[in-house]
Amino acid sequence: MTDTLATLGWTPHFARQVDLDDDMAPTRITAVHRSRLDGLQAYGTVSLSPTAAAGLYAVGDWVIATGAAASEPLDRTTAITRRAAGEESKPQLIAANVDTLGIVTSCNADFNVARLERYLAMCGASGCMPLVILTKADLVDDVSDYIRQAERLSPLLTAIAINAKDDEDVARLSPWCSNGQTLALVGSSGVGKTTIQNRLTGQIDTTQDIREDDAKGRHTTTNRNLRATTTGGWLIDTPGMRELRLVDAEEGVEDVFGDITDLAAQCKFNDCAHQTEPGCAVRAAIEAGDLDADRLERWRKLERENRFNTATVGENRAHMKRLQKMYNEGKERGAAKRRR
Ligand SMILES: Nc1nc2c(ncn2[C@@H]2O[C@H](COP(=O)(O)OP(=O)(O)OP(=O)(O)O)[C@@H](O)[C@H]2O)c(=O)[nH]1
Ligand SMILES: [Zn+2]
Repeated sequence: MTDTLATLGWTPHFARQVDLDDDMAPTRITAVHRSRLDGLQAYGTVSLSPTAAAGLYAVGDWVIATGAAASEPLDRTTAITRRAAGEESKPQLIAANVDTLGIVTSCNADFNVARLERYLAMCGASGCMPLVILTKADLVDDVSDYIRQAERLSPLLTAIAINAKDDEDVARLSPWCSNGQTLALVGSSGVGKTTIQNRLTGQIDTTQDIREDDAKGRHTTTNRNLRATTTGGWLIDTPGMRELRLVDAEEGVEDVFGDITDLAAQCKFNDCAHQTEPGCAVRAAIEAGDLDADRLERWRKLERENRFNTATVGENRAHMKRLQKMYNEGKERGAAKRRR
């Protein structure tokens, strides 16, 4: 069983958190519904009832099932969040325990360093390892310049250029989604996420011969949220993953712009805005040609956006806590009533 759990992504990080009895089954969450959780256990799929508010679970989470009841999520290794769409922004958990975030961009029109930096900052905040996937390599003469531009952004970063329509090329992504490893893809519409995912999971393109697929009943067994790859790993693909915005990425911004934050620490004034202040180490670096003025501008923009988002997210964390408390109290009242 332990082997099977490992292929689901169970690691010592999770094992340490529980003393497993015979009637307790570690379960990886594959879908979160209003009052039900779908999951995968060592021996198959299950449907569980949550013991915490549904909003506190995410696809990719690990819970412990006792009978049909799911525990609260175990401590995550990583968590991807976003601001929900609309006026009132609540932090929304998109996915948990994603090992690698594949940032997908194409080698042509979509390639944009500022956008990559945003995704990298988000990746840093989530705790995932970044992998930049440059698609449509077949449409440009030389990919090396794109790879260089991407890899320059962070020492943690690997960039791979592929033709997403080529099986051998896509197979180069398998180290990030085998041995129980979980990969999730982000990127603009049309960059090739679906094309890559279909190849990694061995599914034919949805644009091809859907009828044949239906006849085999494959659609009914396909789980869109957490899908097995052909190489023994996992892909998380939820509608939320496709609409990610920067949330709470302060830590991430520091990772990506470490050079600027290091410089800023050397400014004469603590609250230096790097505009006209004397003794500004950031401006000195620009004048000396050590720092790109555009990069400073991108940092400012990201910082501003991030500060705005973080404030609203902070308020909403408190809201989540109150929600959980209300939920627990309601549950206790219900249980007390039933006892009477
Ligand atoms: N030539 C070439 N075409 C590609 C490549 N990757 C994707 N495409 C094509 O680009 C189009 C968009 O690809 P998708 O995989 O649907 O893109 P997506 O990122 O999933 O887009 P959304 O579903 O809108 O988020 C399709 O027609 C693909 O066949 C590539 O590496 N090379
Ligand atoms: Zn300064």
